[in-house]
Amino acid sequence: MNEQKYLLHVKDLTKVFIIGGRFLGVKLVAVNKESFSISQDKPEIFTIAGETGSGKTTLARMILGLLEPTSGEILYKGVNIAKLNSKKDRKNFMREVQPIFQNPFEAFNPLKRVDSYLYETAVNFGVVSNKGEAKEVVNKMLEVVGLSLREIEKRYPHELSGGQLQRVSIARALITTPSLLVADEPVSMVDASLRMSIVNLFKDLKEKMGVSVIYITHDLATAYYISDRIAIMYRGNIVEMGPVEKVMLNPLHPYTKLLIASVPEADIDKRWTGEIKLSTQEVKEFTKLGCKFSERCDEKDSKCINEEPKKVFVDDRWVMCHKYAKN
Ligand SMILES: Nc1ncnc2c1ncn2[C@@H]1O[C@H](COP(=O)(O)OP(=O)(O)OP(=O)(O)O)[C@@H](O)[C@H]1O
Repeated sequence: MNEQKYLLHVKDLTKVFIIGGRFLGVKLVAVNKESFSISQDKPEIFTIAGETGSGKTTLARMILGLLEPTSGEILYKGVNIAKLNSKKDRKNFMREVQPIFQNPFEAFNPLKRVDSYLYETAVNFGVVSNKGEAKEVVNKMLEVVGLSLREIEKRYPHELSGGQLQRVSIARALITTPSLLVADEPVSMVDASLRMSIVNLFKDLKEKMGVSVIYITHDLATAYYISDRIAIMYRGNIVEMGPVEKVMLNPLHPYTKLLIASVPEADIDKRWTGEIKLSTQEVKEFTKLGCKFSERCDEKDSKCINEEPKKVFVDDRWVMCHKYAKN
């Protein structure tokens, strides 16, 4: 297989956490042998959506190299990121794959001026050689995200709104001219009225700068507006993955159907109801045999309870449901 055609290739990626003690603990498979890829030639917005505890953040942290997989591989431009041994290679990877986190107030030290972060990023990653030169690059990236240096110069994080600060963190990510942004719930802490303008920014970045984005979200409405493809996660598995229009307008997996049915149209502030925190129920679902969704599924039969479904390709997307498996 020609790996060079992929910007990112996630192969059979698994993360197991042992909860409740090393010897007597329960194995929780937070990400279960998942695979997907993003092409090098065609930038795209790839959304990973699902309820709390479906494994989205765990997947994102592995892609960013912040969490070691239990098994499987993540290839970036054909190179396994676990094998980036030299400081130079790791820095290069960090330069090209930039994170955007949920809470911008946690990403900035409250006692440090926000502009100084931007200058430091430009200098530390060798984009420019000194702060004087950095100003021009920083201002350019701030303009890309709809701000200017004048608006944020000498300001501390608490002097900016959540929306402004999230834009600053996107500008900071862009300074290194990344190829991929991994944005984990980037608008969930932002005022509802500003969310759409920030997610639209991702679309602009893709179209104007050729940046691909992995957009992790609870929010199917924003996902629908900006994504090219979507992967729906449930208890560690991608249960449905394909072009956003196909998956969202004609969902096949019973879980995708349930999610879509619970999002009122045009209400981008709506989160799904019935979220489950790590509870006995969650652990039970994560560790159960068969289809993890079977207990909640109206369409289940005995096979669903005992046998894990395989992924099958139907109507342009992958679905992990016995209903679609060919006999
Ligand atoms: N360090 C850890 N140790 C043990 N269990 C963990 C750890 N990190 C995550 N988990 C568990 O793995 C599962 C997946 O968590 P993860 O944070 O990836 O889900 P998520 O879909 O991103 O949810 P959220 O939207 O709440 O961030 C959850 O049951 C979580 O409790």
